[in-house]
Parts: sequence; structure tokens; C-alpha cells
Amino acid sequence: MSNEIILVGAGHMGYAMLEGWLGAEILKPEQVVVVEPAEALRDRVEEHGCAAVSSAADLGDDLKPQIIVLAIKPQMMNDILPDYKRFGAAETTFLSVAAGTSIATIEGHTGPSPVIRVMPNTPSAIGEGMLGVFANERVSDETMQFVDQLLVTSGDVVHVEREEQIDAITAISGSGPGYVFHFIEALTEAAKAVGFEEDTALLLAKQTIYGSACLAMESENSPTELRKQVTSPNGTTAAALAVLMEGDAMTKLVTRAVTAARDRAVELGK
Ligand SMILES: NC(=O)C1=CN([C@@H]2O[C@H](COP(=O)(O)OP(=O)(O)OC[C@H]3O[C@@H](n4cnc5c(N)ncnc54)[C@H](O)[C@@H]3O)[C@@H](O)[C@H]2O)C=CC1
Ligand SMILES: O=C(O)[C@@H]1CCC=N1
Repeated sequence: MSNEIILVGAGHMGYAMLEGWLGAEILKPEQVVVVEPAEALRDRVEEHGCAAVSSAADLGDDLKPQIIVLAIKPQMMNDILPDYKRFGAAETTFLSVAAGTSIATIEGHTGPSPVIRVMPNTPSAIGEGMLGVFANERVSDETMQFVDQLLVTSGDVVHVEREEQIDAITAISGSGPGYVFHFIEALTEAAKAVGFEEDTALLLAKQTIYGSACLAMESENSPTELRKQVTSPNGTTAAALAVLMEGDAMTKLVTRAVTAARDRAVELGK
């Protein structure tokens, strides 16, 4: 067994993580074989020097990968996993980034195997991801250490104690960039409504979110304290926050959204 990796699916998430691993030189391109039916996406990984095939049937008979990364849609798991049964119930670790898909579902196809569930997010593409991890008891310390080394190239990593917490992480940080991008859209539209052209409106919105996120990370103050520092008594921020915080409107809306995402993750796992 070498540290060979098979990456199944080189779409948004699979490719983002692969780029991080290669860029940080934790993996050499020759250690990775990608299975991806879309030709343009195979070309993209081949440009990095990785081998790429269009289906599992084209994988060499003698491959004994340390890890198979499953970066395919949860709805496709039951169709695709049988192609990887031959690597199951052995030393190969399955690492799934799919929302919802449980370890039991994966082992239902592979037999009892080391399985790690990772919930990344798209900022992983620039090394600023947030990743949740849960591993079953069959994963060796050696493989877990290697996987942690890979994952930190994508961003911050948190290990959870219970598998269902991955569904909750999915709803917060997995889907979270979607909420933040929507807030950028909303702030851009609002900037246009008060008189700015599209380009300026977008810059005002993006830089405000970026600067605020950086300050929240770097400051020793809590977000509550940072919010208070912006809010002059009877000033402009107070006028806006009176709208967003009336009856805890924003918190209730975000909690409803997160609960819907968590429930959908649970549903996808059935
Ligand atoms: N996009 C996101 O923000 C996040 C996605 N995820 C998870 O990552 C997984 C992939 O999602 P995305 O990358 O967004 O989707 P995507 O559609 O960009 O990527 C999936 C890839 O799988 C490929 N594929 C289809 N059939 C295949 C097969 N038989 N063998 C190998 N590859 C095959 C597709 O051609 C596609 O490139 C999903 O399970 C999702 O839940 C997790 C966290 C965040
Ligand atoms: O929307 C989804 O289902 C995936 C999982 C987390 C982010 N994107």
C-alpha cells in the first residue's frame, strides 16, 4: 500500500481539494488517479500531471490505493459505489465529502471498511475552507494523520465525535458560503437601490464582508462587541439594525435556513 489516492469526481469540490493538496506538495501528481466522466474536467486534472480515466472500469487491476476520495453527488452514491466494491473490506480508506451519505450506506456497498466523512466548503479552493471530519473506528491512526495533513491545506479542520454532527456542519459551514454569497448579492442590490452602479455596488458589498470577516477573525473582541463598536447611539447602524434585529428577525431566519439545510442532509442520507 502506497499513499496512492483515487479521486472519484473532479467537479467543484473534488477539484478544489485536489488543487490544495498538489499546491501544498503534500501529494505528488503521480500519486493521484482521477475518475471523472467529463472530458474537460479530466483535461484540467491532467494539466496538473495526474492520471485521469473516465470510469472505474479503466482503473488498473493492481491498484491498492490508501484512500479513495468520493466527491460525487449523494444521489449518485448507490449507482457508483458498487464499482469500488473490490477495494472494500480491506485496507483502503473511503473518504466521502458527500452531504448526507452515511458511513452505513458506504459500508453497505463496500463491506466493513475504514470510512471518513469530511464536510468541506468551496473556500477550500483558496485554502480558506472550513472542514468537519468524522472517522469510523476502522480508520488507522496513520491514515488519519495523513488525511489531516491533506485537509489542513484546504483550511481549518474540526473533528466531531458523532456522525450526525456532520449533517449539522453541512448546514453551517458546508452550505454557509451560499448564505454569505447571497448576503453579498442582497447588499449589492441594496447599494444599487441607493444609487450606485453595479461595479461599485459589488465592490462596496464584497469588501465590506471581506473586511468584517477578517476583523472578526483577527480581533480579540466578540462579534457582539464588534457590532456595538459600529453602532453609534441613535446613528445610522442603529437605524439599520433596528430593522434586521426586530423580534430577532435575522437570527430566526438564519436558524430556519440552517435547520432546513440540516433536515435536507438527513433526508439525502435516507
Ligand atoms: N459544492 C459544494 O459547496 C460542496 C459540495 N459537497 C459535496 O461534494 C460532492 C460533489 O459536489 P460538487 O463538487 O459540488 O458537484 P459537481 O457536480 O461539481 O461534481 C461531481 C462530479 O462527479 C462527476 N461524476 C459523475 N458521475 C461520476 C462517476 N460515475 N465517476 C466519477 N465521477 C463522476 C461529475 O462529472 C462531476 O464532475 C457532493 O456530494 C456534495 O454534497 C460538500 C461540501 C461543499
Ligand atoms: O448543497 C449541497 O447539497 C452541497 C453540500 C454542502 C454544500 N453544497
